Amino acid sequence: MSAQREMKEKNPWHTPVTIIITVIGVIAIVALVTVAVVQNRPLPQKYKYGIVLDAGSSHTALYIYEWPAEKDNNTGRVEQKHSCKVDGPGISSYASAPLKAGQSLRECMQKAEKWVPSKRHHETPLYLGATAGMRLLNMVDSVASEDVFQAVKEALQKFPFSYQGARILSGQEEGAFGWVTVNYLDERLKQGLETTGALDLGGASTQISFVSDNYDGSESPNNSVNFRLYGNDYNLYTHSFLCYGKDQAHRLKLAHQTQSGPNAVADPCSHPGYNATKKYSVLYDSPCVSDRKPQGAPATFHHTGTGNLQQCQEVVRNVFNFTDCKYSHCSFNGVFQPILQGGFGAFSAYYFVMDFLNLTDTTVPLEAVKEQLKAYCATPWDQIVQQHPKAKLKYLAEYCFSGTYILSLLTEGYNFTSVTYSDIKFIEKIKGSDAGWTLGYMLNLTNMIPAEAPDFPPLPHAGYVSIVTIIAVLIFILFLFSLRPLWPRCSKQQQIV
Ligand SMILES: O=c1ccn([C@@H]2O[C@H](COP(=O)(O)OP(=O)(O)O)[C@@H](O)[C@H]2O)c(=O)[nH]1
Repeated sequence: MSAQREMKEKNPWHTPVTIIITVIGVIAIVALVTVAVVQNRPLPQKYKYGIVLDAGSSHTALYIYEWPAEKDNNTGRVEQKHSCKVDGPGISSYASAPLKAGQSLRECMQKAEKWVPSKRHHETPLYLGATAGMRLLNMVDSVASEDVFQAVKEALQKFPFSYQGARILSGQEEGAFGWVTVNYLDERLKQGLETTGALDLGGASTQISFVSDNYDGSESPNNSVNFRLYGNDYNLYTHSFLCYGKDQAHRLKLAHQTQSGPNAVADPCSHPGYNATKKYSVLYDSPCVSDRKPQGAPATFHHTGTGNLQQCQEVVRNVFNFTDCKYSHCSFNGVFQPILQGGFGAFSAYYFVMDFLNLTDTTVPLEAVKEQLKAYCATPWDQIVQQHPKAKLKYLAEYCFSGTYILSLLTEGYNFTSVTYSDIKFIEKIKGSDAGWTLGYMLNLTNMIPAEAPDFPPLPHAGYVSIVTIIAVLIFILFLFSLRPLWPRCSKQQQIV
């Protein structure tokens, strides 16, 4: 007993001061870690929204984007949350009944009202951008184009969102914002990586946009767009070919085939057995072809198919002009194009068509792709209809042409070779968001891509908690060491002895 008491007296750990200091130290550390874990817990995520309507030549689509509300400088990732395809044709088709253009948007707008939380409605920007269909209507009838916009504006303003305007995008904007979208979604801009080119095929126009070391904007400055994004400067080459979307290109091709106003056209780009009667007035009702209307042609012509890829390629080639080029390099129609560089994302109708034809895999050699297309074009029309009972006949009748046109545009128009063809990726979406100009347009108008790289992001919650815990444990160990002079000098055994 006395030996035990002696040991207790000699052991400084048992003095009241050290016990109190140790207890306070432990409480302090527990409090510090508790504050780190509890107080710094991320708040439940709140989101902001933006709505963009893409008023294309063939249809209108509505996209809803969402991003975290509390990120400083709007640097949070913007994602597409919902999309809605408007029933009916593009707004340019309502030139003679503009009110219907506005009415056509109602259903998708009502859905948008449900998708966006009501307390966010008033602060949600709403944009409508129209592309080549309205560009063409504006060229032939600017009053009708204004009337359509007026009707659309009135319809959109009835909804509780923050309406930011409806306008026609220039071809250059359409190309450049498509490029921004693709590179934003791939996170190439934020990370300063080499960018991907953008190939967009619509119904009435087509765009090509890419960054090339050979292009600084001095040759053909009209094709140059400069961006400063996340601290990097980009000199983008972009060109939009009006009338070279797949629907207008189809008209260009038919206009070429009906130059002398025959009453029958045997078309190698249509399937054998295909047979339709078409009106000359409808075919030539577009500024892309109206000046070529043959004189004294009958009212209608019979459009039949022969399904021959090689001949189809020859007919398609006629829609391009490869003769004039006053620049160092051209694509077609005398338009400057620098040397192709890097990977390309091909979206919109590029994807719809190549996906339908099962030709999205660009690692398949170009020659094999053509063989597959050749067999498809040669398939009799009734067989095609039977194999695709759900497909729209209008689309179905044109996939042979569309596939041939896409290959011709890419290889003969833009100069992709059988080697560089594999640099193209046919894409519909990137990480859940549709590839297209709409996201880039909204990011630009809401200043959501900063010109300079944002400051180093603060630590995530888990990182913060771990660091505080490590520091607390280290302080505790230091504290124990600081009490070293009070540590017992001898081992227990020695003390007993
Ligand atoms: O499932 C589909 C949906 C659309 N399209 C075509 O894709 C093009 C899209 O054109 P849009 O109206 O969007 O574009 P714009 O001409 O305004 O650029 C049109 O030729 C449509 O016919 C298609 O081939 N398959």
